Amino acid sequence: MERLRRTMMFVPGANAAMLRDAPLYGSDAVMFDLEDAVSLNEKDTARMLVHNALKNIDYSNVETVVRINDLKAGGDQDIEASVLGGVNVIRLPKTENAQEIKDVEAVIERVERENGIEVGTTNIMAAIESATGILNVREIAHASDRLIGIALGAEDYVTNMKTERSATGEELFFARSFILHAARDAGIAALDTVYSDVDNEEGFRNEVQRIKQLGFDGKSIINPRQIPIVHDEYAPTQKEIDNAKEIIWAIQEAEEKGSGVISVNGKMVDKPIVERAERVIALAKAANIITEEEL
Ligand SMILES: CC(=O)SCCNC(=O)CCNC(=O)[C@H](O)C(C)(C)COP(=O)(O)OP(=O)(O)OC[C@H]1O[C@@H](n2cnc3c(N)ncnc32)[C@H](O)[C@@H]1OP(=O)(O)O
Ligand SMILES: O=C([O-])CC(=O)C(=O)O
Ligand SMILES: [Mg+2]
Repeated sequence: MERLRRTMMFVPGANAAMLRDAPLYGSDAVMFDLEDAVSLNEKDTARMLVHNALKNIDYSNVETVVRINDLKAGGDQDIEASVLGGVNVIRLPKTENAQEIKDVEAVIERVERENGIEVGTTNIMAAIESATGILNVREIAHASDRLIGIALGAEDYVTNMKTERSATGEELFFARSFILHAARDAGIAALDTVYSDVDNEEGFRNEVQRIKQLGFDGKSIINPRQIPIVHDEYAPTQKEIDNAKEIIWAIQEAEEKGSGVISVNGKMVDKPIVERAERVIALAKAANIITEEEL
């Protein structure tokens, strides 16, 4: 089954209590930050805390991600500490070209080899946070077999673009669309950026609705209160589930009669519509709204 990546929660790497409690809130992934949420004089402590957390805390099936620093600024040590801790995914922030992903892959591979870890175990994510990164995102998306997703980092991106974030998000439309196309072309996940105004629930829900409609798999988040809002918006409704089931049953019946197209409740149903119905069912199963056996 496809792994759900609706919520990837940033946790500042120097905050031991947050590292400890992070998996309890129910996000699909926890993302320990060694980059911008950690001050320069805390970098070494944070790296050690994250390594210890990965090694000693049971994250069960919550995906673990570490956002590393640039390779020239301690990123190789971040990779070593994370891979030895057993992290699932290394996230490279501010990715600008495919070579940077290949360089990260080379360090991961060395650490895996030197420590008897099966080569290929650790995945990579690229965060795109600049105009250069956006213009190179097609090559970035194909840079490594380990790459499981691309994320937008909008705070840095709007700074680079000399603008600010708005409620409607038109300043992000091109970047979001381009990332989505590159991710879908490469067959990997697309993750939207953080929403920094944690107390603005309505604004956050609005943004989640927009990015879901565009096609994103989910969102980077910064606070546990944001988790239920994303999961709620991504959960198929009972009506959508019933409709999807009807479509799948109807097309099975049509195919038995030798036809690939049929009408359900007055609407044409053929292959792409069936694929969408199957995705609704997969999301409903993954979110435990229906059981594995139900369809
Ligand atoms: C542009 C970028 O680079 S974004 C990525 C980097 N930024 C980050 O990592 C920031 C992560 N988020 C945070 O640090 C915090 O959520 C803040 C500072 C935004 C808000 O903090 P607070 O006002 O304390 O949040 P809030 O009152 O909702 O916290 C409730 C509980 O959740 C915990 N919590 C809050 N955020 C997180 C988090 N990201 N991870 C784990 N636990 C968290 C708090 O420790 C608190 O726990 P407690 O009840 O046991 O004391
Ligand atoms: O990746 C993110 O969503 C957070 C971030 O660094 C940014 O917005 O600059
Ligand atoms: Mg950033």
